[in-house]
Amino acid sequence: MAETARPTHPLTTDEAWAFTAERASATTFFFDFDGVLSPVTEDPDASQPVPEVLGVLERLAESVARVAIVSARPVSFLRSRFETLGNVDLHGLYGLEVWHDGQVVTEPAALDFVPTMADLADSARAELPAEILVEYKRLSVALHYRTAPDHARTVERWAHEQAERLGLRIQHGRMVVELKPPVDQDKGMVITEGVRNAGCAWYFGDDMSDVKAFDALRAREAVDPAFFGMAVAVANPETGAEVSSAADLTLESPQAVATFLTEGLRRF
Ligand SMILES: O=P(O)(O)OC[C@H]1O[C@H](O[C@H]2O[C@H](CO)[C@@H](O)[C@H](O)[C@H]2O)[C@H](O)[C@@H](O)[C@@H]1O
Repeated sequence: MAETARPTHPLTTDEAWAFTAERASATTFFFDFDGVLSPVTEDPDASQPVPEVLGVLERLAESVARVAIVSARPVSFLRSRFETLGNVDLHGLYGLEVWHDGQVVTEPAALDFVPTMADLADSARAELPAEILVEYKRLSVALHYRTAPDHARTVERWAHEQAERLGLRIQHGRMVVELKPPVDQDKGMVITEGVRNAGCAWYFGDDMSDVKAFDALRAREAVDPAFFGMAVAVANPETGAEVSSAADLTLESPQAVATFLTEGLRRF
């Protein structure tokens, strides 16, 4: 069968699926977790993938070269949600951790910061308003103000002071400010590495940190005209148009992601 000519952006969903199905054996699908595979919850510990997601990812992984989740969550958390999926790769903490050969492999430069982060989480609990949820993630600390949006500026100010004091980096997200080690690693770098030998890749994201992943697909297209990258945003009221405007396509919700993939899989 003759190959479909490479579509240019923007393209229809039908064209994108047809193009992908032709290159299934050279295609990778990347997914962010929160807000993409799981609906947002007030308590980060309570979030779960939408029920259809596990089956859809399993079938997708059987149909394409590779499926990976690239999240700001630790690998241990991702494992707790996806442990039945042996054929899905897990990158945690923006790529500082990866699940490889049955164990968590951590970026060595970040390990020095484990005690700093533990102390930082203790300080956050002691110094920030009680409504602020402090999520200690071993190599980073996330300060959540979803249930106390009036404290957003207090949290921002405190986080910036700590970042300056301890030489850490700040990552903004949906009703959250995160403090990370000063190690060059982000979702864009994970995707840049992940698409090095791919002919086609899709990335699904909803947050500011995901725009770097979209950019990595664009960068790969710029140097390799045979590569096809598809950036899919999942709509939300908090990042406004910033993520959607960087994407080729916007879906309404994590549930819509599962439905979209189920329909797309009929092409394979
Ligand atoms: O890269 P991701 O997998 O999208 O992780 C980004 C952040 O997700 C989590 O926070 C977000 O989801 C929570 C649960 O729905 C929600 O309560 C919070 O307001 C959101 O920001 C996670 O807790 C963070 O550590 C991640 O940085």
